[in-house]
This record gives sequence, structure tokens and C-alpha cells, in this order.
Amino acid sequence: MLTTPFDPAHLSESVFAVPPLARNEVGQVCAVENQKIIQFLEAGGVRSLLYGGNAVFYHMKPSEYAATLRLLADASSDQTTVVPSIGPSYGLAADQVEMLRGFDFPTAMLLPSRDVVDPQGIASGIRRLAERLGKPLVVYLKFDRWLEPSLIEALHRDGAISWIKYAVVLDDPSQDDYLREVLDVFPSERVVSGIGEQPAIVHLRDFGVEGFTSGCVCVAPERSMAMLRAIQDGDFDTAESIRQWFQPLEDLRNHYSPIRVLHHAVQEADIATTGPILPMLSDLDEEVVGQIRNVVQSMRSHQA
Ligand SMILES: N[C@@H](CC=O)C(=O)O
Repeated sequence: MLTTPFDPAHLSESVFAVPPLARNEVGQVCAVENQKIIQFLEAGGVRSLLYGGNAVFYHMKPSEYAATLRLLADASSDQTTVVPSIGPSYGLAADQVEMLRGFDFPTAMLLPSRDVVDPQGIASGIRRLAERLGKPLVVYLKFDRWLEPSLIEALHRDGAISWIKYAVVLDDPSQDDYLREVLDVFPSERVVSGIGEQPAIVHLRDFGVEGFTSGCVCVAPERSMAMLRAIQDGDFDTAESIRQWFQPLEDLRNHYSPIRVLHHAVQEADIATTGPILPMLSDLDEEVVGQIRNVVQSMRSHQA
């Protein structure tokens, strides 16, 4: 993996892929299958990987965390930025930070939670974790007003934030007061649209954020990268047609579960065997997996 310190320029160079984490039949994180996913993404031009929700870091055993970090660092090329997640609870994050201190990841993302937290407390948690890591953290804004802009401003002043993953889902992403308020206090060059391809045109073109994260990129990296380049070139017709091409898979994700559908989609697209999903999430039944297979095949047949 790329071991240089966090550089905001990376955010516009590549879609930030948010991959699933492949496990073998007995549920262990699998080096071979995760390397296949990473190499598929890299072959499609992706140079940024974020291991968080889609990789179910929420439920990863603390005892497998360090080995997983080692595996991800080793499996990625020296041009690829890798960002692992910590948390969502403070105690878990604090212990994970101790393990992260032994690696060269440029930053880490604190997974968000709405349980047993309040905004002042979240801010002081981020500050302490960043201090202990010795590097700023990625702040994942998934819920409206989870952190007030004044707290984001103070964290920014203290150098505790590397970049923001903005992922508040709205029916109409163009009407987003919270995002405007965040951009009033934090540089847009360090804000990334965090909900995949669907709102990316609006977030990048109309709000001026720098890049986007995506789960679907794991199934078609060239396509997602072409969408990023089209937006950057102002070719919004091309970007829109690619957005629509991804939509059937995103619709299935929204209907059945973004994480679980992506986990199966990567397997159905013959990229890697993703294996069983961690407990606290359940596997999808065969009928839904069949729908995923059909969508992935139909996307491929409309790719040429
Ligand atoms: N949640 C989005 C973007 C990643 O964070 C997705 O999975 O597409």
C-alpha cells in the first residue's frame, strides 16, 4: 500500500472503493480472495480503498484486527491508499488505534453510531483518538446533524480531521442544508460524497466536493472511474449514463441491504469468493442472490 502521509490530492485521483471483506468457509478473513478483489479494483484504475461498513468492520473480532490490517497492507500495490476503520464504540476504537500505530496507514475512519453518543462526546472522542494515533481521522457523517458544524470547525482547527465522508441520504440530494453548513466550515477539497454513484454528480458538480466513495465500483471499477473522470471533465451526460447503468444494482442494495447485496454481487460477478457474512448480518436467500446474479449479468451485457 501507499505509505506516504495523507494527501488531499488523492481524493480526486480515484474513486474511493469501499469493498466487502472476503472470508473463507470457516469465517476467517481470506488473503487470497481479498487480494483478488483488490487486484481487480487496481486493474480497473482504482487507487483508494476504504474498509468500513461494506467490509463489516463493525463486527470484526478485536483478535483478528491486526492480522487483517497486515493482510490489506500487503495485498495492495504501493500506489494504493488503504484506509481501515475503527470503532464504532470508543473503547474498541481506542484499542484498535494502539494496533494501527504499528502500521503506515495514512489515516483511519471512525465508524459512526447513533447509540450512546452525543455530539460533544463524539467530538472529544475523535480528538482523543486522532491524538493517540498521531494522525487526523476520517469523519463519517452518515446522519443529519450528527456533528454540528461548530464542532466540525473546532476539530478542523485542531487538525483532527483528514477528510470527511459525507453520506447523509436524502430523497433529493440537491436540497441539503447540512452539507452546505459543513462546507461553510471545512474545505470542500477534503470532503468526499459517501453514498456511491447515485448522488455523486450532484455532490461534486453542485456542492463542489472532491470525489466519491462507492461499493458498486467493486463490480465495475473502470465504469465508476470513468464516471469520476466525466464529472471532473464536465461531461455530465456521460456521467449520468454511467450513473443509470449502476442503478439496478444500487436499487437491489437499497431494497435488500447495501452491504449484503454488495457482498454477494462481488461473488456473482466472479471477482472473488466472498464467503459467509459475519453474524449480526444474515445471508440473503437464494431467490435474492438470483436477482443479484441477473442484474450483474445484465450490467455486463450492456457494457459493450
Ligand atoms: N455506502 C456506499 C459508499 C460507500 O461508503 C456504498 O456502499 O456504495
